[in-house]
Amino acid sequence: MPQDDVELEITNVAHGGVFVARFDGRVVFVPDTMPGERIRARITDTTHDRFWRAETLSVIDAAPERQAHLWPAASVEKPPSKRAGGAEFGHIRLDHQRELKRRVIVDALARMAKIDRDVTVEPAGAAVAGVEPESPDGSGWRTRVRLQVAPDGAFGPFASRSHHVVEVDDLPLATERVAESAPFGQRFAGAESIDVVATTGGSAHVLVNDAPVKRGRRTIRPRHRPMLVRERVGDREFQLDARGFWQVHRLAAATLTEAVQSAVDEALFDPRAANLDLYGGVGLLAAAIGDRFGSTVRITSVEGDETATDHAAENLAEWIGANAVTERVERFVTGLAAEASPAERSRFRAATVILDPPRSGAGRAVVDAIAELSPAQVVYVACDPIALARDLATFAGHGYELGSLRAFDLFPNTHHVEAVAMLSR
Ligand SMILES: C[S@@+](CC[C@H](N)C(=O)[O-])C[C@H]1O[C@@H](n2cnc3c(N)ncnc32)[C@H](O)[C@@H]1O
Repeated sequence: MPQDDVELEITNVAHGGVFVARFDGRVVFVPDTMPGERIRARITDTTHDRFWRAETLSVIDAAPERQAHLWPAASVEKPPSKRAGGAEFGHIRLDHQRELKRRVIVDALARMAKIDRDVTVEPAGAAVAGVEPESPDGSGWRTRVRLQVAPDGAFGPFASRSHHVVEVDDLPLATERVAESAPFGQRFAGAESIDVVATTGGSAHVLVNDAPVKRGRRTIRPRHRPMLVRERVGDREFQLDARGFWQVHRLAAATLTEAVQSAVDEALFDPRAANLDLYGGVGLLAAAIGDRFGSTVRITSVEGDETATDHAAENLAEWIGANAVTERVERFVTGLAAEASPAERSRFRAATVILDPPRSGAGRAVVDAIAELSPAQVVYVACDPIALARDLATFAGHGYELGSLRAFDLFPNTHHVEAVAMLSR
């Protein structure tokens, strides 16, 4: 039964931008607070046996690491249903956000993969030469923002855990060019969302995403005309569709390029092996491997989105041994594991596999098939520590051990964190 006003002591951080309290013998997950605080809260969800959910109404005793929210639209001073989502750590000092993200990774590895390993959460770009460093408060980094459109055409982020659009008039996490290109005050009736994109190549775009249309029992997603944009990473340029996937933080592509290049163990790398870049997007990480190991590198980038693969083929054109394949990764790797010839199998045994799945992780079927191909090393780029820990446990069952592990704060003022793990047999 929901309870309107309870006092909670916050004892820990959990995954997903929520914190842990206990009430009535149960774990309660609650956002907008942090460990060490006492808060007034409303229990909002009692449908699960093992945990309940609550929302913070006000802070009774603040932790020393609390700061005024970086984005007033998301502050705890607003009613919970009117707090802008997408900046759920913005009330925590940046150094302490990174400490909490470290704890989430360490805890996930220990609990789910029985791996006892500490890690430092590095600021984006810290190991990249010649870039403008991360801002001291973790603002101004988003090169792409999706804003939801309300029935009256107003736009903004959803409030957290809801589909209520919170109209905003600023975007402090966005880069200056995204923030100044956002069409505040305009209405987009009939649209589902808008994307504001400002590339490192210099162009800024507002893309209107039409709402899907219902035809009987079918939902038809509108097709949007492709729009080519360019992103720069160091001296290299990548082409992609403006709506397609690109790392969001202005320093993320360079950070992950450096991280993947240094995670690969040179002694285990064979340029002539059947190297793979799985979930390859427009070829960013295949290019990172190509740039580190030179013009003779063989690598196949596998990606489910055909438009992205077309761009990947262009972006990787200078490496004769590089190619881009449009296929779902699970189909691609299970097909190989089932059908590869003995000669192909020996090229996979010598291979390096880069694995950069979406939030849900690679999953058992993909990990089993990769392990069946038995590559010399796997570099796993993870945007979800829980999925990473689960997949590392599956890899461990096949005899793959964790080598280097680094973590990066590519999403400051949110709960998200990126990790790069190297595994070998
Ligand atoms: C986290 S992004 C990484 C992209 C690229 N490695 C980069 O850093 O730019 C994941 C990519 O996987 C693609 N993807 C998601 N699920 C997939 C699947 N089951 N099979 C193939 N590609 C998939 C998405 O379209 C997206 O481009």
